[in-house]
Amino acid sequence: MSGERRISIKGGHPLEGTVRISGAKNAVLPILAASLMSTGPCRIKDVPNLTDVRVMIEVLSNLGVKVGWEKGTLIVDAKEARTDEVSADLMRRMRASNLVLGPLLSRFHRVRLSHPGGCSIGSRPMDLHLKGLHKMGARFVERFGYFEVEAERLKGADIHLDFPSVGATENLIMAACLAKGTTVIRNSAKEPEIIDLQNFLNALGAKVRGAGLDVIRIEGVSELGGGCHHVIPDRIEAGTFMVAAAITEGDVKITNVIPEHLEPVTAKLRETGVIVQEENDAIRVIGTKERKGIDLKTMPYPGFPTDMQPQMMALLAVSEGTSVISETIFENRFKHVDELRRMGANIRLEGRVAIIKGVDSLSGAFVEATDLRAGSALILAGLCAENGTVVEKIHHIERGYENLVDKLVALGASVQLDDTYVDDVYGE
Ligand SMILES: CC(=O)N[C@H]1[C@@H](OP(=O)(O)OP(=O)(O)OC[C@H]2O[C@@H](n3ccc(=O)[nH]c3=O)[C@H](O)[C@@H]2O)O[C@H](CO)[C@@H](O)[C@@H]1O
Ligand SMILES: C=C(OP(=O)(O)O)C(=O)O
Repeated sequence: MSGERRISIKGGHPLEGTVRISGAKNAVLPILAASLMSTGPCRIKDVPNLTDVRVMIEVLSNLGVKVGWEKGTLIVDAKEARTDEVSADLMRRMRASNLVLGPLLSRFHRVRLSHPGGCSIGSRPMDLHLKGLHKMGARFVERFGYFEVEAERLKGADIHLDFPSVGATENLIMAACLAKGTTVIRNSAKEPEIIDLQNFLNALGAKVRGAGLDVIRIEGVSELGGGCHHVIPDRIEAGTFMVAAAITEGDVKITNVIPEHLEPVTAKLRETGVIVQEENDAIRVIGTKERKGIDLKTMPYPGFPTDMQPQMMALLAVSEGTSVISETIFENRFKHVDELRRMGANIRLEGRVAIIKGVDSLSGAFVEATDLRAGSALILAGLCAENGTVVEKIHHIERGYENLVDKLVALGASVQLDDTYVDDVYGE
């Protein structure tokens, strides 16, 4: 057994109470990368304390950026930033490290980066990022696992993305901010985190319009200064707690959310029979015993998010009837299936489609978090399983959930973050 901490869960406690959602990982990571382009201090509020955020802070620090905390606000000052090779080790630690490409190229005109790492949910190439930058005048070579990208001042271009990639849209928006002239990105990703990036950049003096729509226009400016920004709530963390309430047949009020961002999840939960009540900045989820299976397909926003697919699968595994999940975004995002099967789920895979036959109950087991959302799905399964579950390799979960165990415990779950509880669970 590895020396890594584990999460132990004793299932069967309906979750009740209120939980506050943290700032969004997928919003704060591009925002931190974007801060590399500013020459004044940026004050960023509601930054979650996650491994990925700490890695991004380390990347920035290694590039000469001063980063510090002041009463819960992150202060980032990139005045003295320099372009340098980001260590291959840091690049490997998360996928979002690739988001420094656009900002570094835009400000310093050259970058050398190794391939980014991250969860193994698909091959995740960067061709769309590089193709767009090439249209803006960048030259690149890829050798020995490194990208070397160069440009004099980038120039505005009309770019049509073959697929609305979140990361490519973000990298190209950032690259275009300091480019000469206007850049138009067509078939851009419409995720709420892209709107948050636009708002942050505009607070620094950028001229970005259209985020959240298919076409984004960026008028290049010569410099970005400092500014203040409050990060949007994490819709995937919120969705995970919505499923936690549903799967335990509990009653949970989830605060600090933008209900509109959760519409695709809310719609699917309601289809299963779960009660979802929306307020201005909160959502209440009331679970029901009679839940039925449904079909869903992951799609770019505003479709059902791939980052909620594993959690939803855990719920459907214990919902009556047959459900079908099609994963259209990542070609290898079904690694949780084997682990859910170990807990008694009846799931069959046919390529990118999972066919789930609902069972009456799951039973606890030793399972492994194979990636971030696979890990949260296993915790959800453990919350309703008949006995003790132990989730290993939780470093994946710590990439994307702030204080998950504490938040679950506050809602009445029997969850613990160490080794000793494992014996208690199985010693009974
Ligand atoms: C930090 C962050 O925000 N991560 C999110 C972001 O990841 P990320 O930005 O990596 O996701 P993309 O939208 O870029 O990827 C979606 C699909 O496009 C493919 N692709 C992407 C770029 C490219 O150049 N070529 C290419 O083929 C990918 O392999 C994948 O199959 O959006 C994903 C899709 O909503 C989410 O699951 C991730 O949580
Ligand atoms: C896949 C995810 O993140 P990343 O793109 O950072 O790997 C995720 O948040 O579920």
